[in-house]
Amino acid sequence: MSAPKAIVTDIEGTTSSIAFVKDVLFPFARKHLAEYVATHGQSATVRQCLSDARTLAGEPGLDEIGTVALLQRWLNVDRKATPLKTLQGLIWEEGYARGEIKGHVHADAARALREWHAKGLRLYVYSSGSIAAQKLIFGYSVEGDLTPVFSGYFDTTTGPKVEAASYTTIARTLELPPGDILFLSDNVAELDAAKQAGLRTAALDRGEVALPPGHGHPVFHDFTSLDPFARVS
Ligand SMILES: CSCCC(=O)C(=O)COP(=O)(O)O
Ligand SMILES: [Mg+2]
Repeated sequence: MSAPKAIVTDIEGTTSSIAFVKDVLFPFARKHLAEYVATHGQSATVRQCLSDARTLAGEPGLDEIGTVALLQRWLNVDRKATPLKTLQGLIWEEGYARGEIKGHVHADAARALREWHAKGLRLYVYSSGSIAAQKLIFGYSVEGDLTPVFSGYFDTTTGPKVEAASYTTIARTLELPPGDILFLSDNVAELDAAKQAGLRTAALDRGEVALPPGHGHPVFHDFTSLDPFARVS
């Protein structure tokens, strides 16, 4: 089989460590959420996020304090809800801009992404983090600015990562047959959904969490061993 024409990559657990997201990004958002909403509560985007969160929770009458508490609960259980993800991105933006956060990207991932881009592969991101948050983690990364290697970004506004329809939408947007796209993730439910939509898949096992046995996706421990130009399945 010929090389894929595009690679779509997950972030947390794939290009970047789970520990960075759980131990740095999420606590930063948790710490600054209430203050951010209080300070930026008049911004149309923030008001839309609060309204969308209330609608999603089925609690349209919730006041601002109650809505912030609801968002904190969602943060604690890592709910991949678009309004929370949008707010997290806005809060992280301030942290990155002040130099309080630097995006973690594995050195092997940064090296391979730059090499694949130089060889003409089209690279995309699909993460539950908002598109703004994706640009931040790669733009302010410990491996330098990686945003020039990416041709586009997808987040939960395209659909949940565990639904095949989301990958069909991505393939249509890229104007490529699904079989010409390779999806990289550490999450078997996401890989299953991508495979169901006809994408090629590769599972990243970086040793932070165990992949369930018998999932059937080719497994790689880093991007160095993952040569998309040599893959035959
Ligand atoms: C864009 S970095 C923050 C990642 C994040 O918020 C998240 O929920 C991780 O999702 P992923 O789909 O990258 O595993
Ligand atoms: Mg992941």
